[in-house]
Amino acid sequence: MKVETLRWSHNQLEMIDQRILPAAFEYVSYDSASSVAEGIRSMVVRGAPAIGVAAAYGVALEALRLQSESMADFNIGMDAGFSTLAASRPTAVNLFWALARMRGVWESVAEQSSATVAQRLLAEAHEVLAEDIRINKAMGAYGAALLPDGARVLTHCNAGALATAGWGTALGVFRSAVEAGKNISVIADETRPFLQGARLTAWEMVQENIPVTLITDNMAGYMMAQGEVDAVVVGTDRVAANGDVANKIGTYMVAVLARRHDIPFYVACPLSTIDMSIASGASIPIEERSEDEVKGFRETHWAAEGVTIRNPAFDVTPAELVTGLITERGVILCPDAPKLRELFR
Ligand SMILES: CSC[C@H]1O[C@H](OP(=O)(O)O)[C@H](O)[C@@H]1O
Repeated sequence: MKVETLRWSHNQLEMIDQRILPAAFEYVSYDSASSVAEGIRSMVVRGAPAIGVAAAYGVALEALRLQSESMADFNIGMDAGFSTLAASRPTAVNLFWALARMRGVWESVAEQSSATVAQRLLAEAHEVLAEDIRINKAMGAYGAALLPDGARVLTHCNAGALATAGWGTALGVFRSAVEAGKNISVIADETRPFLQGARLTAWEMVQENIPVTLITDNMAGYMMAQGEVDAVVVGTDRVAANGDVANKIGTYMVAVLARRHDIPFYVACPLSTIDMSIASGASIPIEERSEDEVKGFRETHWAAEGVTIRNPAFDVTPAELVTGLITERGVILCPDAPKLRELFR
């Protein structure tokens, strides 16, 4: 089953509305930077690589929208569009990686007509999407080699086709392992409060007939203690230069439990998610989302009225708890600063 998380159709960007999966499968259309930024902020689209692809198209859409303006108004409007997209969510570095890439392309053709600039930016957005799938498949092959036949692999949140352009990082490893003929099975924890695991990972694996078992977040330790988990593979939103990993809230707990039970903990991580400008995880901005997400789920609330609520959307797993980073250039065991610097030579 091919999942087109984002697609270009009739000169607009269409994105699967991940807020309503799996109950409903609908695309939402976007025609400007500001509308794409709202789609990112409200998590119509989510997942670091998918956010990067969406931002790239957001820039292209803004250029198409402004291409009939004067050059001065075009440039002012484009700068505003970049700022709006950059403010949509703070943690996934792919957003800022994509914006920097698109700005570089804009600057390279800045003297051309606005129409030419718009077409060049659209071409780059298409390439960002196509490249994401190629990179995910390369990572998948390296990651699949780590999983023995019959492996039972726990994953947290959704690092699948829905978090990328269509193959997945952590779930891309599972897809590649199955393609390689391995009978792996997936244990997906539900991932409160947005339920990416119960709603998105479970849906992706069921759609593809990859065996998947849903557990609540607080069952991970029990499953490991029962000897029912052979490995953990998760995605990431930002890896610092020392190998510290920011990922969905709850990942740190899973990593600590994996270490306690001597279970390998892998992070599927495209190079676009590594931020060498940040020395350690302590400097990774952690998004605090609405308390409404914690009160219950959507319209059903169960928390006591008046209770104080926290909702950090990510946490940081220290590098020493990471068995290996699975990248498109291979697996980096025991990631540290020298090894990460080597990736970018
Ligand atoms: C392949 S990166 C997916 C990554 O993004 C998720 O966060 P969110 O759903 O809030 O965008 C989560 O951290 C996943 O691991």
